[in-house]
Amino acid sequence: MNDPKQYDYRVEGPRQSQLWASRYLLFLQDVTAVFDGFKALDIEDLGLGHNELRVVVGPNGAGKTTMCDVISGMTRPTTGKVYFGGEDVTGLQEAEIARRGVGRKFQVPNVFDSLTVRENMLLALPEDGPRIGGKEHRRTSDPRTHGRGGLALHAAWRSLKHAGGRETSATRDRIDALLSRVRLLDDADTPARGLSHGQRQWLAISSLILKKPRLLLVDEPAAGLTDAETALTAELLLELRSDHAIVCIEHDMEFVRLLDARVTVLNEGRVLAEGPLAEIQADAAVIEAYLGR
Ligand SMILES: Nc1ncnc2c1ncn2[C@@H]1O[C@H](COP(=O)(O)OP(=O)(O)OP(=O)(O)O)[C@@H](O)[C@H]1O
Repeated sequence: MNDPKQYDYRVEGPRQSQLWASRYLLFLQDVTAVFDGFKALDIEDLGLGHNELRVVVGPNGAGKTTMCDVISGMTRPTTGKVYFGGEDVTGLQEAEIARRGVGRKFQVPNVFDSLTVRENMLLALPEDGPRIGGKEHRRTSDPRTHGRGGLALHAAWRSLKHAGGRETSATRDRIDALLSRVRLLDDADTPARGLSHGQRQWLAISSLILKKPRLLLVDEPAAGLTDAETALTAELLLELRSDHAIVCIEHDMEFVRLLDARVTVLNEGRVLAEGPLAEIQADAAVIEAYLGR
């Protein structure tokens, strides 16, 4: 169904064809990202179907994070086009791309430790004013803002006061339903610092979902989890697939197996192979890329 190679989008032309947009939520075309002359990403075509769960694997330095940076607008591609929802979003600001429906969970989950689970969720409610998830107010554990934790927390408290005003019974029900889905309802009043690593991942994912993104970019959700947490995380992503398209970067092959999704293998910035896991694991070039290092 979602095999990009099935369609000749180069002939159809992404902008011209409604058909194209109905097939793909996200499409990267001839995208490169070059840093100081080094080509970190070089993707000819990569299409993600609506409500598709896609796993992206690849050795260290393969370009997986750079690809997510390009999709989310954190990195502007050096060449090429990024289409989302049938529109050219190449070069748009990160906040604008988020507004259009791209949510991202970083490897270190964005969670405010000193706030409770429910308060973290309240902060994630969509709002009209400056966003707590925006560039100015990144959450304390965002790896890109170490050292700015105090500022972020102060902004969080300020936003929380406003967020309280947005907590209608409908939003409360929605938050409760999401927390229940990720088995966190009993911990709703627990400060996030008391959560396990897996629970932090689920809180970060749940707060992203509150904004109803059309696409979720999830970076290594199973890293450092117990087997039981890994299985629950896979279950959660499979459930979420009915409402969102998901790109999941992952190294843990057991987790990838549980997801039973189409897999894209990146190597040296390029798409080396794409297909079901079993096919990928039997692919000589993939084996070479992983073992030849
Ligand atoms: N801003 C940057 N400036 C210079 N080089 C960069 C930058 N971002 C990424 N790179 C380089 O691009 C290559 C791809 O990096 P990237 O982080 O995307 O790989 P990855 O597949 O996510 O790796 P890992 O699995 O280790 O996280 C690496 O060689 C990295 O050093």
